[in-house]
Amino acid sequence: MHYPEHNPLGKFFNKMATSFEKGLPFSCYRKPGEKEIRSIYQHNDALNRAVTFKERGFVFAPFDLEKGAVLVQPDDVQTISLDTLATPAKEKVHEGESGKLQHINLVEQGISEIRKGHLEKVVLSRRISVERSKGPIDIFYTLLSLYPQAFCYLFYHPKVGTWCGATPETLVQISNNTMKTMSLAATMPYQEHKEPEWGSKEIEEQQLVSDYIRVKLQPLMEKLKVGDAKSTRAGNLWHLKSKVKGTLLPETDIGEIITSLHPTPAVCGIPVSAANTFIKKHEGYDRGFYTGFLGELNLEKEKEISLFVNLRCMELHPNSAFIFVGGGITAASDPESEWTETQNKSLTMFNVL
Ligand SMILES: C=C(O[C@@H]1C=C(C(=O)O)C=C[C@H]1O)C(=O)O
Repeated sequence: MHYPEHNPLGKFFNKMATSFEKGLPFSCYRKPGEKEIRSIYQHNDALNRAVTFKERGFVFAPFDLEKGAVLVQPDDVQTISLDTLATPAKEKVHEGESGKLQHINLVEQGISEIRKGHLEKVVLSRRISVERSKGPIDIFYTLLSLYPQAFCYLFYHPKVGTWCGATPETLVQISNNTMKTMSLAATMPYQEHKEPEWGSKEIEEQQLVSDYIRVKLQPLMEKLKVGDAKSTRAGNLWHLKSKVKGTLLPETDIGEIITSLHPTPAVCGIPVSAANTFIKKHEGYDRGFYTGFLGELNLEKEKEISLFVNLRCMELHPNSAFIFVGGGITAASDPESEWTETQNKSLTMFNVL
């Protein structure tokens, strides 16, 4: 599908449509709260990898980093700035109840493992299969218009697939030796004119993530500050978030920061390796790039990165899509509420289909 050429956005989008037709990799994205949309085009279909994170381009990394992070080489970088985007009319797509029993069983298994003392927290997820008729670029446009505060992206590589999403979570941003990240956890549905009231379960769950990030980053930073937890809105949801800021030690390697943060307990669990083993054994599907990370790597300058956790995302197939959703399980979790939480999270993507 092509867009009207007289309009700069139409031209900008048509270049992506051409890359799809030619089978050439690209990534197009907008950072949280920004007006600028950027596309990175690779002029061949090679499957390049980011290994040391000293590479330059757009990185697209799976949950399981051992499977290899993909790098879109920046042969051509284009940007466009947009003030407002019209919100396209949407058909109401409903999330079904299929998979409920399976997810509840999975959560029960997680809780039982936690009660046995093997784990403190584990993030358990599921994959929802949906039909779709809207094209990837139209879906991306809707993401941009509905979620101005998220990192919105569309990624395509002929040897990897097509993914899109609108994530509220930063993995790590580094610029001029200053590092910023966040501790994000706990979820409640958004209600207009109503501030969320968090219970001790949610507060403790988010605190676990903050403590983990502090321990991981302390040895790599000159100064590190973890802010207080505050409510933050992500589409139809509230989360609890603490801002984390630090100054890099002169010898700190960026690759070490990335690998010490990924996967955080916000997407895996505590302890990480036991949670990871539990996920691989019980989740029953391969997460692929869901809960991996993505973003700019040394694009404008060396040692400058802007990476996000791949949440609220979809893998697009010719007439269908997989939506991925999960949530953190602790000893205090209730399986039925955890199911509802994943249903609520799935709306971020259902709303753009
Ligand atoms: C795992 C997801 O989200 C993560 C889990 C959260 C939770 O457990 O409440 C909240 C935000 C994210 O850190 C997801 O959206 O799929």
